[in-house]
Parts: sequence; structure tokens; C-alpha cells
Amino acid sequence: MRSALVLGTGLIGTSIALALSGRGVRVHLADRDPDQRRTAAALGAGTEEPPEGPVDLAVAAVPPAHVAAALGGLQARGAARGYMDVASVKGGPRRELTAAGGDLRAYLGTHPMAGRERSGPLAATADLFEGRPWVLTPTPETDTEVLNQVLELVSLCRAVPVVMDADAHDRAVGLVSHTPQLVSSLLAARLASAEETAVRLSGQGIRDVTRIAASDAGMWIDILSANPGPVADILSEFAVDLDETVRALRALESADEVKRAEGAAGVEGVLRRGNAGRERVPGKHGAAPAAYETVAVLISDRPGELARIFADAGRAGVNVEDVRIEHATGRQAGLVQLMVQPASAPVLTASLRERGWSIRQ
Ligand SMILES: NC(=O)c1ccc[n+]([C@@H]2O[C@H](COP(=O)([O-])OP(=O)(O)OC[C@H]3O[C@@H](n4cnc5c(N)ncnc54)[C@H](O)[C@@H]3O)[C@@H](O)[C@H]2O)c1
Ligand SMILES: O=C(O)C(=O)C[C@]1(C(=O)O)C=C[C@@H](O)C=C1
Repeated sequence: MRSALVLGTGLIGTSIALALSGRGVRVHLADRDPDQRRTAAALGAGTEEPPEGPVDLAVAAVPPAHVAAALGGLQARGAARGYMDVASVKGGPRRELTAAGGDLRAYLGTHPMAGRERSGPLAATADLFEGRPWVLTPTPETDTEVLNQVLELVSLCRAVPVVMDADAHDRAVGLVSHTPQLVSSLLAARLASAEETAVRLSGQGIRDVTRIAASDAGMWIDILSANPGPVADILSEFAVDLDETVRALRALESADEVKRAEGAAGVEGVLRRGNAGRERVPGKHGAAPAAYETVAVLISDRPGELARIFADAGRAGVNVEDVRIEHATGRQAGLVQLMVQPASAPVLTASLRERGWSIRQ
């Protein structure tokens, strides 16, 4: 691929543009908001100059409700040889493009399974899609050349292509993306009016479960409006599970020993089913989750401490597979959990101790 046009230079569009530009593709940037386009260009994502002729691939990275109109407009002026979108829902945009008389042979609906709770070009990174699944929804009418261009884009973004039917995709992301967003928002909403004393105690658990509650509400209304049925189905099953869990917890309050035992079994069942579900979530690069060992290190809240600990891990010859940081409320210290291969844990622990770090068991 030699040239691309990215329409919509927010989080996803700019991340794609950064990855393509970094690998030698000439990327033209467009956005209805000139500030977003300017910012993306300043980040090195591409040029603000419009292309002189049709580019190889045009990418519509705009909110789902705008996809069909954006693609229709691009196709009407012959902006590219192939067209794709990255919207989080696939059935609706395809039907809208069909209704608007768009050219479906030159179009491929896609969805990268990577993102963030922040929007806009300043949140973009070139490595956002590395090792992540990227869903492609070709149909028998999709032009092979367009499919190949999209596969090349996915490969340049270092993502892993996954081919699916558009409606099957929407049901699947209803479970693994859209319902989690609502569950996270529902839980975070409980904090909005909670006592300050309670909120100040927030640790890593609540941070993990509510991170995506910070996402853009406008974008999510768009996504959920395009996939309400599957999400409502999953949430009603969730509501049944919630009712059962509440009943089990009430039973745990009972004076009757038999009822308490039933309650405990009910709650344990929820926790164990949760363990089983969590085990199925793939780790990095789409592989099964690796069993890493954690080396927990106390760090002081000073600039450069994180860089220093990573450099020391490198000096010990240990690859850090994953990392977590816990900030202790009101204290000038935090706990860094370095996840490493089990065989590397003793090496890292000894080496960091030698360099003066305080290791927590
Ligand atoms: N945020 C995520 O985690 C995520 C992940 C995967 C896919 N997506 C999908 O990617 C798309 C973009 O999401 P984002 O998170 O980058 O949003 P964003 O808000 O960061 O960026 C969207 C950009 O599109 C521009 N825009 C809106 N309407 C336009 C139009 N009609 N013409 C030209 N530009 C227009 C906006 O000005 C903005 O710069 C959405 O379809 C979303 O469903 C998002
Ligand atoms: O990590 C996040 O912030 C995301 O929510 C990303 C996420 C997801 O659910 O995995 C959100 C919506 C997108 O369509 C794709 C990715």
C-alpha cells in the first residue's frame, strides 16, 4: 500500500495513521473538525494536504452513525480504490450504505478490538493495535483487491485479522465489549453520590472495573443504539444472575444455619463461574493467558522512578511481560507489580534487591 486517506482523526483514525506513516505509507488526513486534523498532523500521523488522485485505501474512522454518509461521500468523489470503516458495530453501517446505494464491492467493514477510554488524536498511539484481533466482515461481493489492501493495513498495524459475519460480530461484541461498558458505567455510577470517605479508599479493584466508565458517552450512545437487542438480551440474563446473588447474600444474613450454607454455596458458585470465565479471556497476542509470576516493588512518587525500575529489570536480562501500578491514597509511594515468566522472578527479585529496591512479598 502506497497511499491512504484517514477520515476522522480521533483516537482510532490517528492511531492507524501513525502506524501507517511510520511504515512508509503516505497518509492524508481529513476531519470535519480542523483542530483534530491539525493535531493529528502535528503528531506526525500524515499530511493535511488532500490527495491529488485516488488513494489505495480510504478509512472512515468516524462515529458509527456517520459511517455510511462518510463512505458515501468518499465514494461519490472517487477518493480511493478501496474503502473501509472501523466502527464498533458492523450490521447497521453496512445496511445504511446499502440503502444509500453505496458501492459494496469496494467496501469492507472492519473493527479493531483495541481502544481506550479516551478520545481524540492526543490519546492515539502507533502501537494501539499490536497483537489485537481486527475483525473483517467480507461478503461474497467484496472485491479481492480491496480485501488484500485491508489485510495489508491490518498487518502494518501489527494486528491479527479475524474474519466474521457482520451480525455474528455484533452479537459477539455485545457480550465482550458493549455489555462490559454498561456494567462498568452502572458500577461507577454508584460512586457518583457515594460518601467521600468511601471513594478515597478506592484501590486497584474498583479502578480495574470502572476504567472504561470514563469513555465518551456520545460515542457509546451511538454504538448501543446500533446494537440494542443483543446487549439487552445479555443484560437480562445478567439481571437474573444479580437477583440470585442478592438472594444468596440475604441467605448469608440468616440465623438459620442451613440457609446460611445455601447462601454461601450460591455466592461461591458466582465466584467460581467468574474464575472459569476469566480464564477464557486471551492474554497478549491472542494467546491463552500466560501464568506470570509477580514481583512487587515499592517505589517513591518521584519523576523517573518507573523508568529506573524498567532499566534495572533490563539490566537483569528480564523481560517484563505486563505491569500494574497501585498508588496508595495520600502516600508518596506506590507499588509496582512486574509480571514476568516464572523462571525470571527469582533472578529479577535478587537483582532488584541488589540495586536497592524494596521488594514486597
Ligand atoms: N474508542 C475505541 O475504543 C474504539 C475502538 C475500536 C473502534 N472504535 C470505532 O472507531 C470510530 C472512531 O472512534 P474514536 O474513538 O476514534 O472517536 P474520536 O471521537 O476520538 O474520533 C472521531 C473523529 O471523527 C470526527 N468526525 C465525526 N464525524 C465526522 C464526519 N462526519 N466526517 C469527518 N469527521 C468526523 C471527529 O471530529 C473526531 O475527530 C468509531 O466508529 C468507533 O466505534 C472505537
Ligand atoms: O480498552 C478500552 O478502553 C475499550 O473499551 C476498547 C474496546 C473494547 O471493548 O475492548 C471498546 C470499544 C471498541 O469498539 C473496541 C475496543
